[in-house]
Amino acid sequence: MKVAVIGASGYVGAELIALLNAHDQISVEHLVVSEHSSSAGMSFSELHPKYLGLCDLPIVPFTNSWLQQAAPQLDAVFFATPHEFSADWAHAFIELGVKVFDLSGGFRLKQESDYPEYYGFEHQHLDTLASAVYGLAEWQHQDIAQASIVAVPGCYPTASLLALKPITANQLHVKGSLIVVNGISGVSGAGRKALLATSFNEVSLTPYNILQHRHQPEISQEAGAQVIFNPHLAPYKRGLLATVTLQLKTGVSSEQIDQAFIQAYQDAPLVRLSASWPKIDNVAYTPFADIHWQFDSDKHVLVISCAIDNLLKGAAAQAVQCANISLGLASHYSLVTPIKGGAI
Ligand SMILES: NC(=O)C1=CN([C@@H]2O[C@H](COP(=O)(O)OP(=O)(O)OC[C@H]3O[C@@H](n4cnc5c(N)ncnc54)[C@H](OP(=O)(O)O)[C@@H]3O)[C@@H](O)[C@H]2O)C=CC1
Ligand SMILES: CC(=O)N[C@@H](CCC(=O)OP(=O)(O)O)C(=O)O
Repeated sequence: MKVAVIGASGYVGAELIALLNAHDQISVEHLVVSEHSSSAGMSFSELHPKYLGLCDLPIVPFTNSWLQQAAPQLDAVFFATPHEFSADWAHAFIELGVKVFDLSGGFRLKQESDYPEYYGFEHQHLDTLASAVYGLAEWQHQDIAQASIVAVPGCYPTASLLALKPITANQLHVKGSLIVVNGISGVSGAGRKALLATSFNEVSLTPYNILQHRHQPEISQEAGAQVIFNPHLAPYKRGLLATVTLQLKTGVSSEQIDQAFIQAYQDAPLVRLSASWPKIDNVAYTPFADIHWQFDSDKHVLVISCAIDNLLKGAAAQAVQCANISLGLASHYSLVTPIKGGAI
């Protein structure tokens, strides 16, 4: 599969390029940034010296003439760009027969009116939006395999939905009851550009965008149940934890809950059902999602927690899972490598 990555200078783009570069069935042909980017003209390893000798490809600006020249030779393109950019340009690749994996939110929401409300722009390509398939790899395998455009889920929705879906898909919860998702993300979730609110000295654990975050409609849409989503920003670099609280139907047993999780993830090596509450340190810099839950059978209350690396399972590794699925490979192909660093 010959691919290009647009958004190569960003945090997600860099993780994605590193994963694609190590994949023996995928060849990275072009690294692309915005037309007037300060990174255009540099090599990838100049921008991220960690990759010196591993990936020294040049970074080129996105222009219409690049699109006309380069895109027809590609099998797929990955967008790790702002939402509105992929929303505007994905169709141009699809028309040339190039598969699109969009890591932004440009194609995740089915209801077009959610775009002005939650993303601040009117979606201009409603046919493409309608054809986009949501790419939560463990749940949408069949659809991803056939899609010409995959909307790779957001980081909070990935952790929240991996926790929620075994319950909502099996209808073990009380319909219409309150479902609360508390999410905590490290600062890399906000991207690479300098902003006062995400600079090191300014960040202190705090809720933000309460009752208005764009991941609320995304989680609700894919869970098939309305949720309240409370995002929090925390002063560390990588990793995200989502803790979900919900009310189960009278009569649902602990065994039924265990079975729902085992059934959902027994053939999903990147999702680990752990014996204790998940920790960011166990998943940061890995493609894994760790899940644990506790049930109060008297109050019928279930609490589920899921930890991921926001840049990997929450973005780049999940995009590679989607590409693997469309190549007919196991979704974790090339992603599970020995964990570096020992026990701490
Ligand atoms: N960070 C995270 O944890 C996650 C992020 N995402 C999503 O992935 C996408 C990338 O996020 P992230 O890497 O964090 O963001 P960054 O801000 O770190 O990177 C954004 C990238 O997009 C490029 N870009 C900006 N404007 C344009 C444009 N007009 N045309 C083409 N390229 C452009 C930037 O390059 P340059 O400015 O040099 O042109 C840069 O390479 C976003 O949509 C984000 O919402 C999804 C899941 C998790
Ligand atoms: C800490 C932080 O700022 N996180 C980002 C979410 C990053 C993410 O998942 O992204 P997309 O839905 O944008 O793809 C936010 O809350 O906007």
